Amino acid sequence: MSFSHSAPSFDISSYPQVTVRSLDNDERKGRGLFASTAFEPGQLILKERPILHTAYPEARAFTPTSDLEIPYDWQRLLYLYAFYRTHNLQSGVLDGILTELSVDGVCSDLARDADPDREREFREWADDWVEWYNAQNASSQWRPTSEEMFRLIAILETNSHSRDEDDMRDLRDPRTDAADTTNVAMFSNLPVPGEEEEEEEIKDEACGLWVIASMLNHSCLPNCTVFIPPTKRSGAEPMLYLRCIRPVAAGDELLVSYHDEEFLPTLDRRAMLMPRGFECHCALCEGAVREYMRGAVCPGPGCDGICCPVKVGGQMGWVCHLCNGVLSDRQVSDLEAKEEQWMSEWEHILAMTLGDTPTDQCTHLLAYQVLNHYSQPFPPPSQPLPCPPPSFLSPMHPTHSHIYTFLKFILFENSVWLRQHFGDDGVRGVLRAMLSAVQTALGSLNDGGNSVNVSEERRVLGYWVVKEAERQLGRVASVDDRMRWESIREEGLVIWQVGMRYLCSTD
Ligand SMILES: C[S@@+](CC[C@H](N)C(=O)[O-])C[C@H]1O[C@@H](n2cnc3c(N)ncnc32)[C@H](O)[C@@H]1O
Repeated sequence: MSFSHSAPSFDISSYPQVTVRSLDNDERKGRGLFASTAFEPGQLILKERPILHTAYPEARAFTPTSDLEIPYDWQRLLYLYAFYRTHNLQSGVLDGILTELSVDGVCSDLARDADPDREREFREWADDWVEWYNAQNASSQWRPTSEEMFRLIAILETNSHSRDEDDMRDLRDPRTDAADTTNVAMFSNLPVPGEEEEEEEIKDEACGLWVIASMLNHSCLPNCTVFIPPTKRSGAEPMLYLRCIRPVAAGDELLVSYHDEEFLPTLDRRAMLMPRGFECHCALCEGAVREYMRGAVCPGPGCDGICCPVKVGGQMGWVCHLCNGVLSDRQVSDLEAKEEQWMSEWEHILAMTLGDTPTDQCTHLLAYQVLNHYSQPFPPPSQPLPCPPPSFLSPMHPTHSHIYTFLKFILFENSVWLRQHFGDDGVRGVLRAMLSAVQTALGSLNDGGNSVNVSEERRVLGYWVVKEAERQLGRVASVDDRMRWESIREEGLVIWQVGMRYLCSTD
């Protein structure tokens, strides 16, 4: 029995540019992947073939079943694994994977604490798969066991990479992708998920396991990134590209980000990583680098700086990036109370912008105040508003993740609402506010411009800015309007192109 591609194999010696070793100074991390030579941002570190991938024809030939709760892409990977075992392919590599790869994302104490039911659920999935598979393949010589399938599922949870079409939209050129109607979908009310979507899900999923890449540990300020170019249409083998995004010296550990939420505060990022079985101690989490998305306007006279939490002399404080002024304890506790107030208002804003009939005019006022405070220009409200403006906005800088999340939510999830209430000026105002918030936040990290260039958020935002500007340019007629949108398009394009260069420059 032959395999449709040349058989995947795993041999670290064919990747001389990296080594795998245990992290003696940080046992919690287990093993890591290290650079054997120096790399510059944009450089390709390695290119790896998957050992299991849903794009392999043997996996594609299998039709996932809704009788099982297991996600469709994992069903395909379990099936591919069964195909290898049945035809006695890759036994050494598969045995190695099962005994060597980490299952900490399910079986470690931290993962159990974060989600006490998940391990039990995965064990049930494994039992169900074994029962279902054996019933379908009664004559097969090879039979899965529940323990083996549970281990494989835990390995997939801890180590696999996946990418679907949604994630890849912003990798297309936003100006030339004429057939792409996603912009229209994004800027109108999205359909309610239904059966059609499920069909799409079966076609679109792209998930796999790459053995060398499974040695990569996480950092919230990563020095490399994984890129898996789309393969669905071309039928090519799904390669994983590991690319440098911040300077790497020989001997440095190579680190990727496991979450694509770099614009979240440290505590929220921590909470996201717990189910993955660890607590992050990177420079950003430890306060060695400014927590740039918790920004406060610097109260220093005439100073335009942003105060963010950072460790100074072993102590955490909110320090201005321009004048080095430090917020007093009183100012910090006031600010933290205002952050909490924001969170309690968030439900109101959601209720209003999710299309419910607004019953409380104060929620309108709040959304208006936020938009007016952080974006420009907005028309005044059509009727006098019945309650005083909220007092908690002023000390928060537009780079603050609460504000940023709000602007993003309004722009990308509720742009129809934005257009209805504030017209095109409103959309332009929010785009500009977001671009400048992202730019200012990353720029304040002061790391030689690397963060400004490599940020995933910035690249994605650049893509959507260009898409929106292109759409508007096809619609507006007045010379002034065209000039405004053209300048926004140019701004977005530069950002998108720089991000793309770092993510997927040609090797
Ligand atoms: C894809 S594996 C990475 C390789 C892993 N260290 C090993 O020895 O196999 C993911 C697991 O590595 C560990 N890990 C990754 N990043 C970490 C970090 N920043 N701190 C502590 N543990 C980490 C966690 O146990 C996580 O579930």
